[in-house]
Order: sequence, then C-alpha cells, then structure tokens
Amino acid sequence: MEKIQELFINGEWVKPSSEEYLNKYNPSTGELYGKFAAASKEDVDRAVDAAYDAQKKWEKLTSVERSKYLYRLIDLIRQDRESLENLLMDEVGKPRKEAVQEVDGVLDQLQYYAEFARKITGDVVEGTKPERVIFQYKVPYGVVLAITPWNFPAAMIARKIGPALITGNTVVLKPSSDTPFVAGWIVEKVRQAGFPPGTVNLITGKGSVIGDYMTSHKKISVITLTGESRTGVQVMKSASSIMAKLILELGGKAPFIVWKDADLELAAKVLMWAKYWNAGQSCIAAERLYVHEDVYDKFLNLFIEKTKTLKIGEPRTSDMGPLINDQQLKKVSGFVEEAVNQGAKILYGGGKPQLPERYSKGFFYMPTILTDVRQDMRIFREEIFGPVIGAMKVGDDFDEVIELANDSDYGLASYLFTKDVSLAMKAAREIKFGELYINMPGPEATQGYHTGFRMSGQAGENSRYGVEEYVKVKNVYIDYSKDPTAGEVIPPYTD
Ligand SMILES: NC(=O)C1=CN([C@@H]2O[C@H](COP(=O)(O)OP(=O)(O)OC[C@H]3O[C@@H](n4cnc5c(N)ncnc54)[C@H](OP(=O)(O)O)[C@@H]3O)[C@@H](O)[C@H]2O)C=CC1
Ligand SMILES: O=C(O)[C@H](O)CO
Repeated sequence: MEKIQELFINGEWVKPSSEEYLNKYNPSTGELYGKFAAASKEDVDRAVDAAYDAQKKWEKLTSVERSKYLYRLIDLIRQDRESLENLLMDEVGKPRKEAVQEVDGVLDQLQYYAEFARKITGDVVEGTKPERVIFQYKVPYGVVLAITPWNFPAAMIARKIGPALITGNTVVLKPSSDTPFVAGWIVEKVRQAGFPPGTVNLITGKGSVIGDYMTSHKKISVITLTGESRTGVQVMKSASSIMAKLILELGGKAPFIVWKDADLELAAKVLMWAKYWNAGQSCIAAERLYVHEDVYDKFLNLFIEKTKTLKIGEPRTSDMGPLINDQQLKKVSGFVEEAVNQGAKILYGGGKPQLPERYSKGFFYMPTILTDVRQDMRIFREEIFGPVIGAMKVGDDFDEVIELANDSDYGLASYLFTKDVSLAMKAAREIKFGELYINMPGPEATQGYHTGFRMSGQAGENSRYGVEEYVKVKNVYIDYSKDPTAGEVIPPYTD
C-alpha cells in the first residue's frame, strides 16, 4: 500500500487543506517511496495556534510532570525501535549499524532532557538596598518552530523537541521533505504517549514554499533550525520581522589534520568514520585532509587500502549507502569533476559504483579520494556533504596548519592526530571551531555543547547550555521597605 504522511495538528492526524501531496523517493532504488502532505499557510496557522494555546497550560505543569510525558515517549520508542531503524534504512539509506546508532541517539537525548526536570534553576540576587531583592526566573519562550534536516532525521528531532518540551515550550515541527516519514513516526509516538493536544504539531511541505511564512509568524518565539548555512541565512532574514530567538545548527567543513608523529593506523581508522559515516552526509564529516609531508604518501596509501574494503550498496547489507537524492548526487559528483579540471587527481573512486540492477537507479557515489588539492579550490571551500575528500600535503610549520584549518567560512568540527601534547594544547587554544576531536572519532556527545563559529551557525544544542537556549531569564524586582523611593533620584528637582 502506498505510504501517505499527513499533518498532525492539535492532537489529530489531518489532511492538508489543499489536498496536495509531494513525492518522496527511495534513495537506494530511485523509486517512489510515498507521498506527504504539502501544508498550506492555513495549515501552518492552525498548527501554530494549537501550539500557542497549548503552551499556556503546558508551562503551568511542573517540569517533573512534563518529564513523565517524555519518559513515556522514550518507552514507546524503545519498544518499537526496530520499525524506526527500518524506516531510517529505507528513507535515508542509512546502513543498519548507523540506523541502530541513530535510534540509540534518539533515546539517549530524550533521556538526557527528561532528566533536566527540577534542574533548571533561576537565581535570587541582592537588590540595590537591603530591603530589595531580584528574582531571576528562567521561563519558556512560548512556541518553538523546529526545522530539521534529513541526514539524522530522528536524532535531530529528539535534539529539539526534548529541550523545548522539558522547559515548558510547545513545538511546531517542520521536517526535511526528504524524511517526512521518520518525522511522522516520531510524532505518532508523541500522540501515543498522551502529550496534550497542541503540544507537538507536525507540518510537512517544501521549506522553500512555506518556510518564510512559518519563520515570520507572529506567534513563533523560537526558531531552531538544523540545515545548510544558506538556509540559516534565509531564516535569519525572515525571522528578523518577529525577532524570534534563533538556534542555528548549520554547515561544516571539518579539517582533518595528520601530524608527522601521528598514530597513522588510528588516524586512518578514524577517517573511515569521519568521511564515510552516513556516506559523508554529516555536518561534522571530515571535508579537508591536511597531512604532514613526512607521512603523506604512507597515510594516503593506508587510507586508500581501508577505503577499498568498504561495501557500497543497499543499507541492510552494506557499509555505505546512497546519497539522499539525485540533487545531492549531482552536487557531489560536480565537486569532483571541478577539482579534477582545476588540477586535482583522483587516487580512488570518482563515479557511481557497479551495483545490481535493482539499485542501478539509486543515488550511490563511490568513496573518493583526491590529491593535489589547493586551499582555494571549491572542494576545500564549500561543504561537499558526500563520501569525497581532497588531500593537501603540509610542511613542518604547525602555525601555518592552524591557519589553513581556520581559513574557512565554517567552524563546526575539526580533527587533529598527534602524540605531541603541547601541539594538541596549542591547537585547543588556537583552532576556531566549535569542536576539536584530538586522537579520537566523533560524533558529539549529548552532554557536549554542539556549536559552531562563523557560517556554522549560532547558539547551539545539547549539554546544559543547549537546554538553557530554550529559557529566557525574567527579572522580578521587589522593594519591601516602608519608603521604596527613599534616596532615589526622582523629579522634580527644583523647588
Ligand atoms: N550543525 C549541525 O548540527 C548539523 C548541520 N546539518 C546541515 O544540514 C544540511 C543538510 O540538511 P538539509 O536538510 O539538506 O538542509 P536544508 O537547509 O536543505 O534543509 C533543512 C531544513 O530547512 C528547511 N528549509 C529549507 N528552506 C527553508 C526556508 N527558506 N525557510 C525555512 N525552512 C527551510 C528544509 O525543508 P525542505 O526539506 O522542505 O527544503 C529542511 O526541513 C547540511 O548543510 C549539514 O551540514 C545537518 C546535521 C547537523
Ligand atoms: O553531524 C551531524 O550531522 C549531526 O550533528 C550528527 O552528529
């Protein structure tokens, strides 16, 4: 039976008022996978109104009462986790192990946020006189518009609804048009968990069509977006009309630095994760390889040999699946063609893999390694978001390598492999990236603050800092003296 994804507004699954649906294709086969609702502005209004009305009651619950809904949601997801794993393999093309890992991440994040019940505390500050006091409350903003990407569609939803809900906000969720069914699956679990109607609402539809309307909606107080940097720019422009609080998790261009004293086996193994995890479709993926001249050839050969062991194909029986859609496939192959035209050389890969007929129309691309890449090439400047990496040989000047790493519009994740502690601490001080992984793989931990410099976004997610992004500090001043105006400067001043 054809899969259909409807909207979820005020506690009910409803059809789009336009009766219009959009197509979603299976990335492994290129075949039609299902249809999802194209929400209209009227649908958006109904969802935002529902969230707005529900929020007034939701914030009056204690955080412990709110956490009980989250714990019920966690149990429902855990009991049916296999169907979400299967959905991730089908809808995203994620290999099985990575689908399992993502569901683990969903449960870990929701658990982490539910545990913040009773732990978000304000302050009592002394006033400007002995009988004055300032109460600093941490209060929810109101309605949160959560806009999520397709690459970790379930984990990114958990990373937004978890902190939003535990802090007393309500949510309108707008998922990627490449993963509407994962979003629908999670929202159905929210319904089964008994969240009050309007607490979480689901609006599907093209961001390019309804995005500006949603991000300039007067009843929206927070917009949390995970997506491309250019989308972040557009959202920032649109949201300026409502001055919404922005949490922007955007693109990355991670440098992967292998120093002359690095453990090459470790570095190569980590690069297999940093480059081919989710087929390189990750904001923290290694996107620029800088290798010290003394170990350049040895390391590249080691990495190529490891890359050759990857099994490319359909998600259930392979190490690396397809890219998400045909547009991404064209974008990734375009990066490689342009780099070669500019003088780079392909050491391995560079094209579509040979696959059985059933998958010949899938959006697959070979793991690809290029050498002779220069800092000014587009492949080193813009986010590739695929299983492709260019390599550059660097000399013995570590300051120069830090400069090369920081020379990027992006500043999310970075990687360094060296046994020299003083070098590592120098990098920790001087690298201008939200994350530096030293001699280890990622991804970011739920208790780590996931944030980026420059075009990688602003504010951040996860950790206590990420939770506090969803509350506003409200200051209440009280004077309980007999004469609150004693000694104050209050006109008139002249007799
Ligand atoms: N920093 C981080 O933690 C992470 C960052 N990312 C980044 O996300 C990107 C990949 O995800 P992808 O989904 O392709 O990113 P996009 O920016 O294409 O889309 C992200 C979301 O924004 C929506 N959107 C698009 N245009 C607008 C608009 N004008 N107004 C409002 N919403 C809009 C999309 O809807 P629709 O699908 O309908 O277009 C989608 O839901 C990469 O750049 C990656 O680096 C990914 C994961 C983590
Ligand atoms: O890197 C990403 O895309 C997400 O943050 C998952 O770690």
